[in-house]
Amino acid sequence: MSHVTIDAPVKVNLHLGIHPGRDSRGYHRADSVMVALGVGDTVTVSALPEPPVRPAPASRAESPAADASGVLLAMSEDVGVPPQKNTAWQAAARLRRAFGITTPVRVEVCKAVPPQSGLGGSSSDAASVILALCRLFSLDEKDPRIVDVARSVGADVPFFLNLAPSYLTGAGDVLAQTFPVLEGLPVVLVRPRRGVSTVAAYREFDADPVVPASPAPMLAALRDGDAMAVAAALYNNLEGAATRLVPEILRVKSWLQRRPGVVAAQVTGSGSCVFAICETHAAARAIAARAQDEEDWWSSTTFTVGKRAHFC
Ligand SMILES: C[C@](O)(CO)[C@H](O)COP(=O)(O)OP(=O)(O)OC[C@H]1O[C@@H](n2ccc(N)nc2=O)[C@H](O)[C@@H]1O
Ligand SMILES: Nc1ncnc2c1ncn2[C@@H]1O[C@H](COP(=O)(O)OP(=O)(O)OP(=O)(O)O)[C@@H](O)[C@H]1O
Repeated sequence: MSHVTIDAPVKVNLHLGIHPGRDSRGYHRADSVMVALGVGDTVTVSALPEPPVRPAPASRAESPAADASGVLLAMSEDVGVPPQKNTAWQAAARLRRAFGITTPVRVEVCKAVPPQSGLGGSSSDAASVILALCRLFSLDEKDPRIVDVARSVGADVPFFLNLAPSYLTGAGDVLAQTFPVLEGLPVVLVRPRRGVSTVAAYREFDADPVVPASPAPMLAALRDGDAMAVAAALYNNLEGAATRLVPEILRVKSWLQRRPGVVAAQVTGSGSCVFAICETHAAARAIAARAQDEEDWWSSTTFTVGKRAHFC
C-alpha cells in the first residue's frame, strides 16, 4: 500500500461545560460531549522514496521529497499558518518521531469546512493523518503512543480517533464514556462571515467566567438514545464569550430557532458556527439554502455519524 485516503469529519459539541481557571498547561477543565457529522475534509497520506544515504546527483534534486522533518504538506487552500503550525503536519511529524519511522511522507489535505468554526476541522485533519499513518505503516491503533501524540496536537484530536458520540473530561481530551450513535439525525450548520479564534474565546471566557451546568441530562439522553431529549439538553457555556467576540452568532442562532423544522439550535465549541437539529433532512436542506441565498452565510446540510468512511 503506497497511500491511504481517509475522511476527516467535523464534530459538534452537544454539551460543552468549561470550568473557570487554567491548569499548569494553560488549559481549562472541560466536560465535552461531542458527536461527529457526515461532512468534513479529506486527508491522503503517501509514502515517499527514502532519501539517499549519499547526496543526490543534481538530476534527482527535484524528485518529490520532504524536508528534514520527513513530512511534505500539501493543503488545498491556505489556512493562514506555516506548515510547522499546521495540525496535519504536526500529527505526521510527531507520529513519525514517536514510532521511529524513517520513511518520508506526503500529507495532502482537501479542505471542505471553514476554519474558526468550532467544528474541529484542524483537529479532525490531525486524527485522520494519524490513522492513515497507522494503516500505511501497520501500526497498532490501540498503542498508547497514538493517543499521546493526538493529545499533544490538540484537545479535540483524541475524540476524532474514535468518532463514537463521546463524553470527554480533563481538558476535553480524556475519553470518559462512549454512546451508541443516534445515526442519521438531520443537522444544518450555519456560520456567520467571521470566525472565532479558540485561543481568543478562552481568553474572553476568563474575563467573565461562567460556572458550567452538569452534563448529566445530556449523558442520560444519549444513554436512552432519545433524540428529542438530546435536542432539549443542548448546552454550551463558551457561547457567551464567542458571541461577545462575534455578535452575529446570536443573529444566526435566533434566525435558526425561528425556521420551521428546527428542533433546537446551539453554538458549537468556541464558534462561530451554529448547528440546528432538524425534524427532517428536507427541512435542513431548505434552511441551508436560505442561509446561503438570503444571508450569505456559509451553510451545510448533514447528519450525525458514528464511524468514518475509508477510501483507499
Ligand atoms: C472549544 C473546543 O473545540 C470544544 O470541543 C475545544 O475545547 C478546543 O479544542 P482544540 O481546538 O483542540 O484546542 P487546542 O488546540 O488544544 O487549544 C487551543 C487553545 O485553547 C485553549 N484551551 C483549549 C482547550 C481547553 N480545554 N482549555 C483551553 O484553555 C488554550 O488556550 C489552548 O492553547
Ligand atoms: N489543518 C488545518 N486546517 C485548518 N486550520 C488549521 C489547520 N492547522 C492549523 N490551523 C489553524 O487553526 C485555526 C483553527 O482551525 P479549525 O478549523 O480547527 O477551527 P475550529 O473549528 O474553530 O477548531 P476547534 O473546534 O477545535 O476550536 C485556523 O484558523 C488555522 O490558523
